[in-house]
Amino acid sequence: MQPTPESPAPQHVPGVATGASSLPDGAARPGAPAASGVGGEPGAAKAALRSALRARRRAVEPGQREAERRGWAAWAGQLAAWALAAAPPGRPACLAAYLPAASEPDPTAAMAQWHAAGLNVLVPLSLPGRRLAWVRWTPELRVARGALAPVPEPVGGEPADPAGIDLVVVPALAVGTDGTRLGQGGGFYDSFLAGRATPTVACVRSDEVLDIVPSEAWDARLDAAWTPEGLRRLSAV
Ligand SMILES: Nc1nc2c(c(=O)[nH]1)N(C=O)[C@@H](CNc1ccc(C(=O)N[C@@H](CCC(=O)O)C(=O)O)cc1)CN2
Ligand SMILES: Nc1ncnc2c1ncn2[C@@H]1O[C@H](COP(=O)(O)OP(=O)(O)OP(=O)(O)O)[C@@H](O)[C@H]1O
Repeated sequence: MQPTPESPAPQHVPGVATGASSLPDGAARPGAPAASGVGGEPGAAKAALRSALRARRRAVEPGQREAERRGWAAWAGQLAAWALAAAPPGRPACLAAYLPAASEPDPTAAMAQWHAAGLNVLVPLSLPGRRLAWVRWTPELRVARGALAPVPEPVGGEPADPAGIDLVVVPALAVGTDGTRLGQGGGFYDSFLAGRATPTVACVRSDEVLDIVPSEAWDARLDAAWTPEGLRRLSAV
């Protein structure tokens, strides 16, 4: 699995920034007080950023979408190696990923490579109370739009214990260079990742790694960004 990713040129879209200067009104800016607590400024900034990022994702042309898909897949081997390094000896490595909605970054070609290489691949099922259950993914797994979340979710399939996950590929709308994640707003992954030491990787488009992402006290910090251009370590310092 030689990495030969396509490198789509970052495109500028009004309202969404690759830096802090053109974030939507209300978004966190350098020097702003650290976001904390419920509602208020970070909540409004997140909502504005989410809608701008969703609009930009919907506008990606099919040709670019396909090039990006190939780009993510080119790094499957590196993620597998990271999961293997994190896994205890004596059992196959296990990666958690997800089933993408129409405009979300698509990790499924990488998931197929991991599965074909004998690694375990899990996908989430949304439960009430912001909880996630996990199911073993195979290319044959039945999927349907979830009852609690507007994304593809497993129908049936083999339940899996998340304690065995060695690396989590996390869906995100954007991630900050400090690891702050902006998700879809359900709060599912914050609950799931709280207290876990497992390595975490946001699967995002190249222009979704932002200098500043508004955050609240419970927001999970991620270790890396997986873009069509490669894997990038994120750091709080
Ligand atoms: N593919 C995927 N699966 C996931 C998540 C996710 O973000 N993506 N989740 C993360 O927690 C959980 C489900 N929670 C979700 C909550 C809200 C929305 C949501 O509002 N989606 C957008 C449309 C997404 C798109 O097509 O780009 C929407 O309805 O506007 C999605 C998932 C578990 N499974
Ligand atoms: N630990 C928590 N304590 C209190 N409220 C929480 C906590 N985690 C999430 N929430 C609630 O969930 C809502 C969504 O959280 P947030 O905006 O961080 O979601 P997200 O990380 O973008 O979503 P997802 O993980 O589903 O993609 C918050 O507005 C808040 O009400």
